[in-house]
Amino acid sequence: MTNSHLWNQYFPIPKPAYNSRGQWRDSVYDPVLKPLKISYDPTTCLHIWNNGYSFLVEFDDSADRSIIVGGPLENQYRLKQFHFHWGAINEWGSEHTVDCKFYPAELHLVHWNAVAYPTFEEAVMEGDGLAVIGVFLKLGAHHEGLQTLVDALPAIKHKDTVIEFDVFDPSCLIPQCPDYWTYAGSLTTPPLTESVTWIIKKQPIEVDENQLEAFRMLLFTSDGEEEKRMVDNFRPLQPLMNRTVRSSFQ
Ligand SMILES: NS(=O)(=O)c1ccc(NC(=O)NCCCCO)cc1
Ligand SMILES: [Zn+2]
Repeated sequence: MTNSHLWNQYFPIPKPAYNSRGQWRDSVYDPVLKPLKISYDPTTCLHIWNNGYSFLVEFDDSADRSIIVGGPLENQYRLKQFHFHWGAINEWGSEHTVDCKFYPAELHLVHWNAVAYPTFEEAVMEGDGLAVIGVFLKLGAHHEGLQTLVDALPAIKHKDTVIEFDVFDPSCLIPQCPDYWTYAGSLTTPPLTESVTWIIKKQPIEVDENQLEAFRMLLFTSDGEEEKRMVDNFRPLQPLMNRTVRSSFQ
């Protein structure tokens, strides 16, 4: 299936294995990497909306109330929004792969460097402007915290629909295990700027089939247009090129 917005960031995190194309590379343990510190204020949550590519939960980022610090980051970064990428079926959907394995979906929590830049839009253009936490979703047990989001999806079925979302703590979507991989990369959709410090959590969260199906009931299309189900909203494979992936764990 080829859609212009099919985005997937090729990101092999192989164990000792490597492939004949020599494209894969091991991640390198970096003992200097610190634990990532996450402190979100649930009342900074504003609304949940369908932007025609994914569904996003946006936050009030006018002050340092929901921030991350530590890990590979020099500064603290403010939470602006989170969104997901998923497939039409459980065989694919994530934008990163581990040992060449796709997960059915991937969560991105998007933060920006408000210490160095006055606005998100400016941070998007800078190498140290953004920090995105990636969390893999794996098919398994029902996820209580995610259900709050799933219950809101029917109200934002169509593109450009939005509902108020007063209180939500996204840390319930981040696994306890502190292990992560990190590398310097880009946004996976236009403007595709190389402004992202990627922080990919090693441990996935578990969600059940009904919850993944609820994502797939959303539409790319506006009310009144011919319906197109919102699925496979991930980026096509990209080579790792000469980028080094560091791991916070051995
Ligand atoms: N999938 S991803 O890499 O996490 C990602 C996050 C934000 C965006 N874009 C965004 O938040 N706003 C676009 C506006 C940028 C120019 O002002 C695109 C991709
Ligand atoms: Zn994303």
